[in-house]
Amino acid sequence: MNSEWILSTQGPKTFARLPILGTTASRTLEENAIQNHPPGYLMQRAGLALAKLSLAVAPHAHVFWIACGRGNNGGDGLEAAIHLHQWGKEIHVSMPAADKPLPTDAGLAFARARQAGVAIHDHAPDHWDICIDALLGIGLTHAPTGTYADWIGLINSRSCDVISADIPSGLMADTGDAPGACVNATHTLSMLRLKPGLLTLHGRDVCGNLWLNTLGLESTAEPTAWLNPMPAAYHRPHLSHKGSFGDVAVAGGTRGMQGAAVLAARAALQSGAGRVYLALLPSANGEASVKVPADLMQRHTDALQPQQLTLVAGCGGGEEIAHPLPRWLLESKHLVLDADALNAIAASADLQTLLQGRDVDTTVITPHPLEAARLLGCSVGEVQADRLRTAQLLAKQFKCTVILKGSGSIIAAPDRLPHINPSGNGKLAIAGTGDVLAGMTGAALARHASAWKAACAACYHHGALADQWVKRTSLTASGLLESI
Ligand SMILES: NC(=O)C1=CN([C@@H]2O[C@H](COP(=O)(O)OP(=O)(O)OC[C@H]3O[C@@H](n4cnc5c(N)ncnc54)[C@H](OP(=O)(O)O)[C@@H]3O)[C@@H](O)[C@H]2O)[C@@H](O)CC1
Ligand SMILES: Nc1ncnc2c1ncn2[C@@H]1O[C@H](COP(=O)(O)OP(=O)(O)O)[C@@H](O)[C@H]1O
Ligand SMILES: [K+]
Repeated sequence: MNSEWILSTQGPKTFARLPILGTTASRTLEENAIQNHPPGYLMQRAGLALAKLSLAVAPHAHVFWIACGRGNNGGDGLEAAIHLHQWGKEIHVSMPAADKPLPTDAGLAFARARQAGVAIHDHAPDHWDICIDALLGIGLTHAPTGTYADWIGLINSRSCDVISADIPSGLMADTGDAPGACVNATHTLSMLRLKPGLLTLHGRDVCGNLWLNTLGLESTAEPTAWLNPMPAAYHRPHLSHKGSFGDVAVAGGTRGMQGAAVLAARAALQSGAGRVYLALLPSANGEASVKVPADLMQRHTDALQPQQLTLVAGCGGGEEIAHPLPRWLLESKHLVLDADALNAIAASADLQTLLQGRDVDTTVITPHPLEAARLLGCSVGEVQADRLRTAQLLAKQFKCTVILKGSGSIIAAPDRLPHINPSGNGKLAIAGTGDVLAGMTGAALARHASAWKAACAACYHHGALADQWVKRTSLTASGLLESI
Protein backbone atom coordinates (compact mmCIF):
# COMPACT_ATOMS: atom_id res chain seq x y z
CA MET A 1 0.00 0.00 0.00
CA ASN A 2 3.09 2.24 0.41
CA SER A 3 1.43 4.03 3.31
CA GLU A 4 3.22 3.62 6.58
CA TRP A 5 1.18 3.01 9.70
CA ILE A 6 2.28 5.37 12.47
CA LEU A 7 -0.14 5.33 15.37
CA SER A 8 -2.92 2.92 16.11
CA THR A 9 -5.96 3.15 18.31
CA GLN A 10 -5.66 -0.61 18.65
CA GLY A 11 -2.37 -0.90 20.49
CA PRO A 12 1.27 -0.10 20.94
CA LYS A 13 3.75 0.40 18.12
CA THR A 14 7.44 1.11 17.93
CA PHE A 15 8.02 4.66 16.78
CA ALA A 16 10.80 5.95 14.59
CA ARG A 17 12.19 9.48 14.44
CA LEU A 18 10.01 11.01 11.72
CA PRO A 19 9.90 14.63 10.58
CA ILE A 20 6.81 16.69 11.42
CA LEU A 21 5.98 19.70 9.26
CA GLY A 22 3.78 22.66 10.11
CA THR A 23 1.60 24.28 7.47
CA THR A 24 4.20 26.74 6.19
CA ALA A 25 6.90 24.09 5.85
CA SER A 26 4.40 21.66 4.22
CA ARG A 27 3.46 24.27 1.65
CA THR A 28 7.13 24.97 0.84
CA LEU A 29 7.79 21.26 0.35
CA GLU A 30 4.66 20.93 -1.80
CA GLU A 31 5.49 23.99 -3.92
CA ASN A 32 9.05 22.83 -4.56
CA ALA A 33 7.79 19.40 -5.54
CA ILE A 34 5.08 20.74 -7.82
CA GLN A 35 7.76 22.58 -9.83
CA ASN A 36 9.66 19.34 -10.43
CA HIS A 37 6.72 17.17 -11.45
CA PRO A 38 4.02 17.22 -14.13
CA PRO A 39 0.76 19.03 -13.17
CA GLY A 40 -1.40 17.01 -10.81
CA TYR A 41 1.30 14.42 -10.14
CA LEU A 42 1.28 14.67 -6.32
CA MET A 43 -2.48 14.88 -6.05
CA GLN A 44 -2.86 11.80 -8.24
CA ARG A 45 -0.49 9.88 -5.95
CA ALA A 46 -2.41 11.13 -2.93
CA GLY A 47 -5.72 10.02 -4.48
CA LEU A 48 -4.40 6.56 -5.32
CA ALA A 49 -3.07 6.10 -1.78
CA LEU A 50 -6.44 7.18 -0.34
CA ALA A 51 -8.37 4.80 -2.60
CA LYS A 52 -6.09 1.87 -1.71
CA LEU A 53 -6.31 2.57 2.01
CA SER A 54 -10.10 2.80 1.96
CA LEU A 55 -10.30 -0.50 0.11
CA ALA A 56 -7.94 -2.16 2.57
CA VAL A 57 -9.92 -0.83 5.55
CA ALA A 58 -13.32 -1.83 4.19
CA PRO A 59 -12.88 -4.45 1.44
CA HIS A 60 -16.58 -5.39 1.49
CA ALA A 61 -18.00 -1.86 1.44
CA HIS A 62 -20.60 -1.25 -1.27
CA VAL A 63 -21.15 2.49 -1.22
CA PHE A 64 -18.22 4.90 -0.86
CA TRP A 65 -19.18 8.46 0.07
CA ILE A 66 -16.42 10.80 -1.00
CA ALA A 67 -17.05 14.20 0.58
CA CYS A 68 -14.90 16.78 -1.21
CA GLY A 69 -14.26 20.40 -0.28
CA ARG A 70 -13.53 23.12 -2.77
CA GLY A 71 -9.80 23.29 -2.03
CA ASN A 72 -6.97 20.91 -2.90
CA ASN A 73 -8.02 18.56 -0.10
CA GLY A 74 -11.14 17.99 -2.20
CA GLY A 75 -8.80 17.31 -5.14
CA ASP A 76 -7.31 14.35 -3.23
CA GLY A 77 -10.85 13.00 -2.82
CA LEU A 78 -11.67 13.44 -6.52
CA GLU A 79 -8.52 11.56 -7.54
CA ALA A 80 -9.46 8.73 -5.13
CA ALA A 81 -12.95 8.67 -6.64
CA ILE A 82 -11.52 8.10 -10.14
CA HIS A 83 -9.75 4.92 -8.96
CA LEU A 84 -12.66 3.55 -6.94
CA HIS A 85 -14.97 4.18 -9.93
CA GLN A 86 -12.55 2.40 -12.26
CA TRP A 87 -12.34 -0.52 -9.83
CA GLY A 88 -16.12 -0.92 -10.14
CA LYS A 89 -17.09 0.45 -6.72
CA GLU A 90 -20.34 2.32 -6.14
CA ILE A 91 -19.31 5.87 -5.32
CA HIS A 92 -21.18 9.02 -4.37
CA VAL A 93 -19.03 12.15 -4.72
CA SER A 94 -20.30 15.32 -3.05
CA MET A 95 -18.91 18.84 -3.31
CA PRO A 96 -20.48 22.04 -1.95
CA ALA A 97 -22.08 24.13 -4.69
CA ALA A 98 -19.69 26.40 -6.60
CA ASP A 99 -19.11 29.83 -5.08
CA LYS A 100 -15.75 30.46 -6.70
CA PRO A 101 -13.34 28.57 -9.00
CA LEU A 102 -11.35 25.61 -7.70
CA PRO A 103 -7.58 26.00 -7.18
CA THR A 104 -5.44 24.74 -10.08
CA ASP A 105 -4.72 21.17 -8.91
CA ALA A 106 -8.23 20.54 -7.62
CA GLY A 107 -9.59 21.97 -10.89
CA LEU A 108 -7.48 19.51 -12.84
CA ALA A 109 -8.72 16.63 -10.66
CA PHE A 110 -12.30 17.82 -11.18
CA ALA A 111 -11.89 17.75 -14.97
CA ARG A 112 -10.22 14.32 -14.82
CA ALA A 113 -13.03 12.95 -12.66
CA ARG A 114 -15.71 14.26 -15.04
CA GLN A 115 -13.84 12.77 -17.97
CA ALA A 116 -13.66 9.41 -16.19
CA GLY A 117 -17.45 9.45 -15.82
CA VAL A 118 -17.62 10.32 -12.13
CA ALA A 119 -20.84 12.18 -11.19
CA ILE A 120 -20.32 15.06 -8.75
CA HIS A 121 -23.31 15.96 -6.55
CA ASP A 122 -23.99 18.93 -4.31
CA HIS A 123 -25.74 16.76 -1.71
CA ALA A 124 -24.83 13.87 0.54
CA PRO A 125 -26.03 10.30 -0.14
CA ASP A 126 -28.77 8.70 1.99
CA HIS A 127 -26.64 5.70 2.74
CA TRP A 128 -22.93 4.82 2.64
CA ASP A 129 -20.68 2.09 4.02
CA ILE A 130 -17.46 4.07 4.22
CA CYS A 131 -16.67 7.76 3.90
CA ILE A 132 -13.58 9.45 2.51
CA ASP A 133 -13.38 12.83 4.21
CA ALA A 134 -11.70 15.22 1.77
CA LEU A 135 -13.53 18.36 2.91
CA LEU A 136 -10.79 20.42 4.53
CA GLY A 137 -7.05 19.92 4.84
CA ILE A 138 -4.22 22.15 5.93
CA GLY A 139 -6.03 25.15 4.41
CA LEU A 140 -8.51 25.36 7.32
CA THR A 141 -8.49 28.91 8.64
CA HIS A 142 -11.51 29.04 10.99
CA ALA A 143 -14.31 26.83 12.35
CA PRO A 144 -16.12 25.07 9.47
CA THR A 145 -19.33 26.76 8.38
CA GLY A 146 -22.31 26.06 6.12
CA THR A 147 -22.32 22.85 4.10
CA TYR A 148 -18.88 21.95 5.49
CA ALA A 149 -20.17 21.98 9.07
CA ASP A 150 -23.36 20.12 8.05
CA TRP A 151 -21.49 17.34 6.30
CA ILE A 152 -19.01 16.97 9.15
CA GLY A 153 -22.00 16.48 11.47
CA LEU A 154 -23.47 13.91 9.09
CA ILE A 155 -20.19 11.99 8.78
CA ASN A 156 -19.90 11.82 12.57
CA SER A 157 -23.53 10.70 12.97
CA ARG A 158 -22.93 7.22 11.47
CA SER A 159 -20.75 4.43 12.81
CA CYS A 160 -19.07 3.72 9.43
CA ASP A 161 -15.34 3.86 8.83
CA VAL A 162 -14.09 7.34 7.94
CA ILE A 163 -10.78 7.85 6.14
CA SER A 164 -9.64 11.45 6.42
CA ALA A 165 -7.49 12.79 3.59
CA ASP A 166 -4.40 14.42 5.08
CA ILE A 167 -6.09 15.57 8.32
CA PRO A 168 -9.56 15.22 9.84
CA SER A 169 -11.61 18.12 8.46
CA GLY A 170 -11.97 20.80 11.12
CA LEU A 171 -8.63 20.10 12.84
CA MET A 172 -5.96 22.81 12.73
CA ALA A 173 -2.80 21.27 11.27
CA ASP A 174 -0.35 23.34 13.32
CA THR A 175 -1.89 23.10 16.78
CA GLY A 176 -4.39 20.25 17.02
CA ASP A 177 -7.08 22.76 17.90
CA ALA A 178 -10.61 22.07 16.65
CA PRO A 179 -12.34 25.45 16.70
CA GLY A 180 -15.73 24.01 15.64
CA ALA A 181 -17.15 20.85 14.05
CA CYS A 182 -14.41 18.29 13.37
CA VAL A 183 -14.50 14.89 11.68
CA ASN A 184 -13.95 11.97 14.01
CA ALA A 185 -11.98 9.67 11.71
CA THR A 186 -11.24 5.98 12.13
CA HIS A 187 -8.17 6.43 9.89
CA THR A 188 -6.20 9.45 8.75
CA LEU A 189 -3.80 9.32 5.83
CA SER A 190 -1.32 12.16 6.25
CA MET A 191 0.22 13.22 2.93
CA LEU A 192 3.87 14.20 2.42
CA ARG A 193 4.72 14.47 6.15
CA LEU A 194 3.11 14.28 9.58
CA LYS A 195 1.61 17.51 10.93
CA PRO A 196 1.89 18.69 14.56
CA GLY A 197 -1.88 18.92 14.95
CA LEU A 198 -2.31 15.19 14.31
CA LEU A 199 -0.18 14.38 17.34
CA THR A 200 -1.15 16.78 20.11
CA LEU A 201 -4.22 18.33 21.80
CA HIS A 202 -7.37 17.06 19.97
CA GLY A 203 -5.36 15.38 17.20
CA ARG A 204 -4.92 12.01 18.87
CA ASP A 205 -8.64 11.73 19.60
CA VAL A 206 -9.93 12.58 16.12
CA CYS A 207 -7.41 11.05 13.72
CA GLY A 208 -8.02 7.39 14.62
CA ASN A 209 -5.30 5.16 13.17
CA LEU A 210 -2.69 7.44 11.69
CA TRP A 211 -1.00 6.60 8.38
CA LEU A 212 1.66 8.42 6.42
CA ASN A 213 2.32 8.49 2.68
CA THR A 214 5.28 10.66 1.66
CA LEU A 215 4.08 10.64 -1.99
CA GLY A 216 7.64 9.60 -2.82
CA LEU A 217 9.12 12.95 -1.78
CA GLU A 218 12.45 12.89 -0.03
CA SER A 219 13.59 16.16 1.46
CA THR A 220 16.42 17.31 3.66
CA ALA A 221 14.63 20.53 4.60
CA GLU A 222 14.52 21.17 8.35
CA PRO A 223 11.24 20.00 9.87
CA THR A 224 9.14 21.90 12.42
CA ALA A 225 9.55 19.09 14.97
CA TRP A 226 10.41 15.41 15.21
CA LEU A 227 8.35 12.47 16.37
CA ASN A 228 9.99 11.41 19.64
CA PRO A 229 11.52 8.04 18.76
CA MET A 230 11.87 4.91 20.86
CA PRO A 231 15.23 5.31 22.62
CA ALA A 232 17.97 2.76 22.03
CA ALA A 233 17.83 -0.13 24.48
CA TYR A 234 20.11 0.53 27.38
CA HIS A 235 22.55 -2.14 28.43
CA ARG A 236 23.75 -2.68 32.00
CA PRO A 237 27.32 -3.90 31.68
CA HIS A 238 28.30 -6.97 33.67
CA LEU A 239 31.24 -5.05 35.07
CA SER A 240 29.23 -2.42 36.88
CA HIS A 241 28.33 -1.43 40.43
CA LYS A 242 25.62 0.66 42.06
CA GLY A 243 27.64 3.84 41.46
CA SER A 244 27.64 3.21 37.69
CA PHE A 245 24.02 4.23 37.22
CA GLY A 246 23.92 7.46 39.16
CA ASP A 247 22.37 8.56 42.44
CA VAL A 248 18.93 10.09 42.55
CA ALA A 249 17.37 11.97 45.46
CA VAL A 250 13.68 12.79 45.49
CA ALA A 251 12.89 15.81 47.64
CA GLY A 252 9.31 16.71 48.42
CA GLY A 253 6.44 15.29 50.40
CA THR A 254 5.40 18.04 52.76
CA ARG A 255 3.20 16.97 55.65
CA GLY A 256 0.25 14.97 54.31
CA MET A 257 1.55 14.93 50.71
CA GLN A 258 4.23 12.29 50.94
CA GLY A 259 2.69 9.81 48.52
CA ALA A 260 3.86 11.90 45.56
CA ALA A 261 7.50 11.86 46.66
CA VAL A 262 7.40 8.13 47.39
CA LEU A 263 5.90 7.43 43.94
CA ALA A 264 8.66 9.43 42.25
CA ALA A 265 11.38 7.74 44.30
CA ARG A 266 9.99 4.27 43.60
CA ALA A 267 9.81 5.12 39.88
CA ALA A 268 13.47 6.19 39.91
CA LEU A 269 14.40 2.95 41.62
CA GLN A 270 12.39 0.84 39.17
CA SER A 271 14.02 2.73 36.29
CA GLY A 272 17.43 1.49 37.27
CA ALA A 273 19.01 4.29 39.30
CA GLY A 274 21.94 2.91 41.31
CA ARG A 275 20.90 4.49 44.63
CA VAL A 276 17.72 6.40 45.44
CA TYR A 277 17.35 8.69 48.44
CA LEU A 278 14.05 9.97 49.73
CA ALA A 279 14.26 13.38 51.40
CA LEU A 280 10.95 14.35 52.98
CA LEU A 281 10.56 18.02 53.82
CA PRO A 282 11.13 19.10 57.48
CA SER A 283 7.42 19.42 58.32
CA ALA A 284 7.21 15.66 57.92
CA ASN A 285 9.63 15.32 60.90
CA GLY A 286 11.34 12.49 59.07
CA GLU A 287 8.19 10.46 59.48
CA ALA A 288 6.50 9.14 56.38
CA SER A 289 2.73 8.80 56.62
CA VAL A 290 2.87 6.27 53.78
CA LYS A 291 4.80 3.02 53.60
CA VAL A 292 8.37 3.55 52.38
CA PRO A 293 9.99 0.54 50.67
CA ALA A 294 13.21 -0.64 52.32
CA ASP A 295 15.18 -0.03 49.08
CA LEU A 296 14.77 3.73 49.50
CA MET A 297 17.30 5.47 51.72
CA GLN A 298 15.71 8.24 53.77
CA ARG A 299 17.71 11.41 54.32
CA HIS A 300 17.09 14.78 55.88
CA THR A 301 16.93 17.46 53.16
CA ASP A 302 19.91 19.29 54.74
CA ALA A 303 22.00 16.12 54.56
CA LEU A 304 21.68 15.81 50.78
CA GLN A 305 24.75 16.59 48.72
CA PRO A 306 23.14 17.96 45.57
CA GLN A 307 26.51 18.55 43.83
CA GLN A 308 26.89 14.80 43.52
CA LEU A 309 23.50 13.62 42.46
CA THR A 310 20.40 14.08 40.37
CA LEU A 311 17.78 15.82 42.44
CA VAL A 312 14.09 15.43 41.67
CA ALA A 313 12.36 18.27 43.47
CA GLY A 314 8.76 19.20 43.84
CA CYS A 315 6.60 16.10 44.13
CA GLY A 316 4.10 16.88 46.90
CA GLY A 317 6.36 19.70 48.11
CA GLY A 318 3.65 22.25 48.89
CA GLU A 319 4.78 25.79 49.68
CA GLU A 320 7.52 24.44 51.93
CA ILE A 321 9.62 23.42 48.93
CA ALA A 322 10.41 27.11 48.23
CA HIS A 323 12.83 27.26 51.22
CA PRO A 324 15.49 24.78 50.08
CA LEU A 325 15.05 25.55 46.36
CA PRO A 326 17.67 28.36 46.09
CA ARG A 327 20.43 26.04 47.31
CA TRP A 328 19.27 23.20 45.09
CA LEU A 329 19.06 25.44 42.02
CA LEU A 330 22.59 26.65 42.71
CA GLU A 331 24.27 23.41 43.66
CA SER A 332 22.51 20.42 42.08
CA LYS A 333 24.53 18.59 39.48
CA HIS A 334 21.36 17.54 37.69
CA LEU A 335 17.87 18.71 38.49
CA VAL A 336 14.30 17.66 37.64
CA LEU A 337 11.72 20.22 38.73
CA ASP A 338 8.09 19.20 38.97
CA ALA A 339 4.79 20.36 40.46
CA ASP A 340 5.19 22.57 43.57
CA ALA A 341 8.82 23.37 42.73
CA LEU A 342 7.53 24.86 39.47
CA ASN A 343 4.78 26.75 41.27
CA ALA A 344 7.39 28.21 43.64
CA ILE A 345 9.56 29.26 40.68
CA ALA A 346 6.56 30.81 38.94
CA ALA A 347 5.98 32.96 42.03
CA SER A 348 9.57 34.14 42.52
CA ALA A 349 11.73 36.21 40.18
CA ASP A 350 14.80 35.26 42.26
CA LEU A 351 14.21 31.55 41.75
CA GLN A 352 13.67 32.17 38.04
CA THR A 353 17.05 33.91 37.82
CA LEU A 354 18.72 30.97 39.57
CA LEU A 355 17.09 28.53 37.14
CA GLN A 356 18.16 30.61 34.14
CA GLY A 357 21.73 30.62 35.45
CA ARG A 358 22.14 26.84 35.42
CA ASP A 359 24.05 25.01 32.69
CA VAL A 360 21.54 24.41 29.96
CA ASP A 361 21.67 20.61 29.63
CA THR A 362 21.49 19.86 33.37
CA THR A 363 17.84 20.64 34.12
CA VAL A 364 14.45 19.25 33.11
CA ILE A 365 11.17 20.91 34.05
CA THR A 366 7.97 18.88 33.72
CA PRO A 367 4.98 21.23 33.81
CA HIS A 368 1.41 20.22 33.06
CA PRO A 369 -0.55 22.94 31.24
CA LEU A 370 -1.62 24.79 34.42
CA GLU A 371 1.94 24.83 35.79
CA ALA A 372 3.14 26.02 32.38
CA ALA A 373 0.57 28.83 32.47
CA ARG A 374 1.78 29.92 35.91
CA LEU A 375 5.40 29.93 34.73
CA LEU A 376 4.55 32.05 31.70
CA GLY A 377 2.00 34.25 33.42
CA CYS A 378 -0.73 33.38 30.93
CA SER A 379 -3.90 31.27 30.82
CA VAL A 380 -4.17 27.50 30.28
CA GLY A 381 -6.09 28.33 27.08
CA GLU A 382 -3.09 30.24 25.78
CA VAL A 383 -0.76 27.36 26.69
CA GLN A 384 -2.92 24.82 24.89
CA ALA A 385 -3.63 27.05 21.87
CA ASP A 386 -0.16 26.23 20.55
CA ARG A 387 1.57 23.59 22.65
CA LEU A 388 4.67 23.41 20.44
CA ARG A 389 5.20 27.14 20.71
CA THR A 390 4.52 27.16 24.47
CA ALA A 391 7.09 24.43 25.16
CA GLN A 392 9.69 26.26 23.05
CA LEU A 393 8.92 29.51 24.84
CA LEU A 394 9.39 27.87 28.25
CA ALA A 395 12.68 26.32 27.16
CA LYS A 396 13.97 29.63 25.85
CA GLN A 397 12.81 31.64 28.83
CA PHE A 398 14.08 29.28 31.54
CA LYS A 399 17.10 27.90 29.62
CA CYS A 400 16.39 24.24 30.28
CA THR A 401 14.71 21.16 28.84
CA VAL A 402 10.92 21.15 29.08
CA ILE A 403 8.39 18.34 29.03
CA LEU A 404 5.02 20.00 28.47
CA LYS A 405 2.77 17.17 29.60
CA GLY A 406 -0.66 16.12 28.33
CA SER A 407 -2.06 14.46 25.23
CA GLY A 408 0.93 14.55 22.87
CA SER A 409 3.62 15.72 25.32
CA ILE A 410 6.11 18.17 23.82
CA ILE A 411 9.81 18.01 24.67
CA ALA A 412 11.69 21.24 23.97
CA ALA A 413 15.12 22.68 24.74
CA PRO A 414 16.92 25.85 23.68
CA ASP A 415 18.35 25.68 20.14
CA ARG A 416 16.86 22.27 19.38
CA LEU A 417 13.92 21.18 17.29
CA PRO A 418 11.17 19.99 19.63
CA HIS A 419 9.93 16.42 19.82
CA ILE A 420 6.29 15.39 20.00
CA ASN A 421 5.86 12.22 22.00
CA PRO A 422 3.71 9.59 20.29
CA SER A 423 3.42 7.10 23.16
CA GLY A 424 0.87 7.26 25.97
CA ASN A 425 -2.88 7.53 26.15
CA GLY A 426 -5.79 8.80 28.24
CA LYS A 427 -5.26 6.09 30.88
CA LEU A 428 -2.45 8.30 32.16
CA ALA A 429 -4.89 11.06 33.05
CA ILE A 430 -4.95 10.12 36.76
CA ALA A 431 -3.24 11.49 39.85
CA GLY A 432 0.33 10.41 40.44
CA THR A 433 1.43 9.51 36.93
CA GLY A 434 3.28 12.83 36.68
CA ASP A 435 5.26 11.94 39.82
CA VAL A 436 6.18 8.65 38.16
CA LEU A 437 7.41 10.58 35.09
CA ALA A 438 9.50 12.87 37.32
CA GLY A 439 11.16 9.85 38.96
CA MET A 440 11.77 8.15 35.63
CA THR A 441 13.28 11.37 34.26
CA GLY A 442 15.54 11.62 37.31
CA ALA A 443 16.85 8.09 36.79
CA ALA A 444 17.40 8.75 33.07
CA LEU A 445 19.23 12.01 33.85
CA ALA A 446 21.46 10.29 36.38
CA ARG A 447 22.37 7.76 33.70
CA HIS A 448 22.57 9.90 30.53
CA ALA A 449 23.93 13.11 32.07
CA SER A 450 22.00 15.01 29.39
CA ALA A 451 18.72 16.68 30.26
CA TRP A 452 17.56 16.48 26.65
CA LYS A 453 18.30 12.77 26.21
CA ALA A 454 16.80 11.98 29.61
CA ALA A 455 13.57 13.86 28.90
CA CYS A 456 13.11 12.25 25.48
CA ALA A 457 13.79 8.74 26.78
CA ALA A 458 11.70 9.01 29.96
CA CYS A 459 8.74 10.57 28.18
CA TYR A 460 8.73 7.81 25.59
CA HIS A 461 9.02 4.96 28.12
CA HIS A 462 6.39 6.48 30.43
CA GLY A 463 3.85 6.62 27.59
CA ALA A 464 4.80 3.17 26.31
CA LEU A 465 4.06 1.66 29.74
CA ALA A 466 0.51 2.98 29.50
CA ASP A 467 0.19 1.69 25.92
CA GLN A 468 1.30 -1.75 27.09
CA TRP A 469 -1.13 -1.80 30.04
CA VAL A 470 -3.33 -4.76 29.17
CA LYS A 471 -4.72 -5.61 32.59
CA ARG A 472 -8.47 -5.30 32.88
CA THR A 473 -8.12 -3.16 35.97
CA SER A 474 -7.72 0.61 35.59
CA LEU A 475 -4.23 2.01 35.46
CA THR A 476 -2.87 3.38 38.74
CA ALA A 477 0.32 5.33 39.33
CA SER A 478 1.71 2.48 41.47
CA GLY A 479 0.72 -0.05 38.81
CA LEU A 480 2.45 2.07 36.20
CA LEU A 481 5.76 2.22 38.07
CA GLU A 482 5.64 -1.45 38.99
CA SER A 483 5.36 -2.26 35.27
CA ILE A 484 8.63 -0.46 34.45
N1 LIG B 1 -1.50 20.76 -4.41
C1 LIG B 1 -1.08 19.50 -4.37
O1 LIG B 1 -0.47 19.00 -5.31
C2 LIG B 1 -1.32 18.69 -3.19
C3 LIG B 1 -2.27 19.06 -2.25
N2 LIG B 1 -2.55 18.27 -1.20
C4 LIG B 1 -3.77 18.49 -0.47
O2 LIG B 1 -4.10 19.86 -0.47
C5 LIG B 1 -4.56 20.24 0.81
C6 LIG B 1 -4.40 21.70 0.99
O3 LIG B 1 -5.21 22.30 0.04
P1 LIG B 1 -5.63 23.86 0.11
O4 LIG B 1 -4.46 24.65 0.41
O5 LIG B 1 -6.33 24.16 -1.14
O6 LIG B 1 -6.57 23.90 1.36
P2 LIG B 1 -7.83 23.02 1.80
O7 LIG B 1 -7.43 22.30 3.03
O8 LIG B 1 -8.38 22.20 0.71
O9 LIG B 1 -8.87 24.14 2.24
C7 LIG B 1 -9.09 25.26 1.42
C8 LIG B 1 -10.55 25.34 1.09
O10 LIG B 1 -11.31 25.24 2.24
C9 LIG B 1 -12.07 26.44 2.41
N3 LIG B 1 -12.14 26.69 3.84
C10 LIG B 1 -11.12 26.94 4.69
N4 LIG B 1 -11.57 27.02 5.94
C11 LIG B 1 -12.90 26.81 5.87
C12 LIG B 1 -13.93 26.74 6.82
N5 LIG B 1 -13.66 26.91 8.11
N6 LIG B 1 -15.20 26.51 6.42
C13 LIG B 1 -15.45 26.34 5.12
N7 LIG B 1 -14.50 26.38 4.17
C14 LIG B 1 -13.26 26.61 4.54
C15 LIG B 1 -11.36 27.47 1.63
O11 LIG B 1 -12.26 28.47 1.29
P3 LIG B 1 -11.80 30.01 1.38
O12 LIG B 1 -11.33 30.22 2.80
O13 LIG B 1 -10.68 30.17 0.39
O14 LIG B 1 -13.02 30.73 1.05
C16 LIG B 1 -10.87 26.64 0.45
O15 LIG B 1 -11.91 26.44 -0.43
C17 LIG B 1 -3.75 19.39 1.72
O16 LIG B 1 -4.30 19.28 3.01
C18 LIG B 1 -3.74 18.07 0.96
O17 LIG B 1 -4.94 17.35 1.23
C19 LIG B 1 -1.77 17.06 -0.96
O18 LIG B 1 -2.47 16.00 -1.42
C20 LIG B 1 -0.41 17.11 -1.62
C21 LIG B 1 -0.55 17.43 -3.06
N1 LIG C 1 -4.42 11.87 27.34
C1 LIG C 1 -3.15 11.66 27.65
N2 LIG C 1 -2.29 11.12 26.76
C2 LIG C 1 -1.01 10.91 27.08
N3 LIG C 1 -0.48 11.23 28.27
C3 LIG C 1 -1.27 11.78 29.18
C4 LIG C 1 -2.64 12.03 28.94
N4 LIG C 1 -3.18 12.59 30.04
C5 LIG C 1 -2.19 12.69 30.95
N5 LIG C 1 -1.04 12.19 30.44
C6 LIG C 1 0.25 12.11 31.13
O1 LIG C 1 0.03 11.75 32.49
C7 LIG C 1 0.91 12.48 33.33
C8 LIG C 1 0.06 13.32 34.31
O2 LIG C 1 0.89 14.18 35.05
P1 LIG C 1 0.32 15.28 36.05
O3 LIG C 1 -0.80 16.02 35.43
O4 LIG C 1 1.49 16.04 36.54
O5 LIG C 1 -0.29 14.41 37.22
P2 LIG C 1 0.13 14.27 38.77
O6 LIG C 1 0.71 15.59 39.19
O7 LIG C 1 -1.12 13.95 39.49
O8 LIG C 1 1.11 13.17 38.86
C9 LIG C 1 1.79 13.31 32.42
O9 LIG C 1 2.96 12.59 32.11
C10 LIG C 1 0.93 13.46 31.18
O10 LIG C 1 1.68 13.70 30.01
K1 LIG D 1 -9.73 16.07 5.33
